[in-house]
Amino acid sequence: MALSGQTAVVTGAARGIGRAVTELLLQHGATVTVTLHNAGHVVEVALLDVDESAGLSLKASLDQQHGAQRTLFLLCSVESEEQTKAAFQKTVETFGRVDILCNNAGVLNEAAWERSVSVNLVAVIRLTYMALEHMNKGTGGRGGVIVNIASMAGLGPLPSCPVYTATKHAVVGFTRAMAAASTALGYGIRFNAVCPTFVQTDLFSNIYDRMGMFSQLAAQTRKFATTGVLNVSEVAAGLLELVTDETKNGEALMLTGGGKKYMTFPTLS
Ligand SMILES: NC(=O)C1=CN([C@@H]2O[C@H](COP(=O)(O)OP(=O)(O)OC[C@H]3O[C@@H](n4cnc5c(N)ncnc54)[C@H](O)[C@@H]3O)[C@@H](O)[C@H]2O)C=CC1
Ligand SMILES: CC/C=C\CC(=O)/C=C/C=C\C=C\C=C\[C@@H](O)[C@@H](O)C/C=C\CCC(=O)O
Repeated sequence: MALSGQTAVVTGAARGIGRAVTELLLQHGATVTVTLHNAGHVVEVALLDVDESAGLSLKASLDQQHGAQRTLFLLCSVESEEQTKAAFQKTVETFGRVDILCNNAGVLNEAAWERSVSVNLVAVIRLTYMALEHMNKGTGGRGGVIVNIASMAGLGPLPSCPVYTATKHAVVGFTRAMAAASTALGYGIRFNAVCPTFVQTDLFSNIYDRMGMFSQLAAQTRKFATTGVLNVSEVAAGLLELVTDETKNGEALMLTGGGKKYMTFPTLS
């Protein structure tokens, strides 16, 4: 799948993995937009995030690299159905298409576990279904690809973060089920998940304060983290592989310090 001319929606784009994904897609010619404002055929990049200062700072950086016409920051939360619906509507009104959705925004806080479920799972489902309205070949869309940033905790449990683990397992399951549904129903959309181990971001830096009643298990997680911490570019590269390789549908790509592994799952039927 050639990226040039494609339109991508990236959530949580202002920092961490989302920023790396946005930058890599732009470097590869996609029109990266979550909420955008566009004049004519000049491509503009809008970044959706709740962190206004980080978003504006990234916009300034991207302006330098790609020109001011290619970036736009919009303060918006994936937890808000109204705000995310408006984001998709603005994207389709302005560019007429959505080709790529990266559900990246995510949080970890076992004490505020309802928010983890809201951001990490409910929002992934909500944005996927919103994107379907615009991407589904069965309803006039062009098809495309949706990549969800899950986690290695979506493949195996982290006892220090049971709710986070649950949300990420759910994202892997949702992704694989949507991939099968898309094939069966002819959506023309591929669904894949990226499952990274620890990645050096703000989320990772704060995990030991976010374990709530499981904080006593922090040492175990810290020990596991010594097996290797990725940088954000390594995750973005994994996502790009899933976006551009049109043979990939229903994949869970695990990324660790030792490399990448396409996971296999038991066939239960
Ligand atoms: N950092 C790590 O060790 C790993 C992270 N992940 C996953 O990668 C994704 C990105 O995480 P990081 O880049 O590490 O986190 P981060 O905290 O560094 O960046 C997340 C971005 O999402 C934004 N965000 C948070 N809530 C939002 C909301 N409601 N609406 C819109 N934007 C929102 C934040 O403002 C921030 O810009 C998450 O889904 C996370 O679970 C997966 C494996 C490992
Ligand atoms: C505390 C969370 C910190 C940051 C966010 C995040 O998502 C980090 C996840 C990092 C690692 C999770 C590892 C979970 C590992 C175990 O449950 C094991 O079961 C290994 C899991 C899968 C191995 C699959 C395989 O090798 O075949």
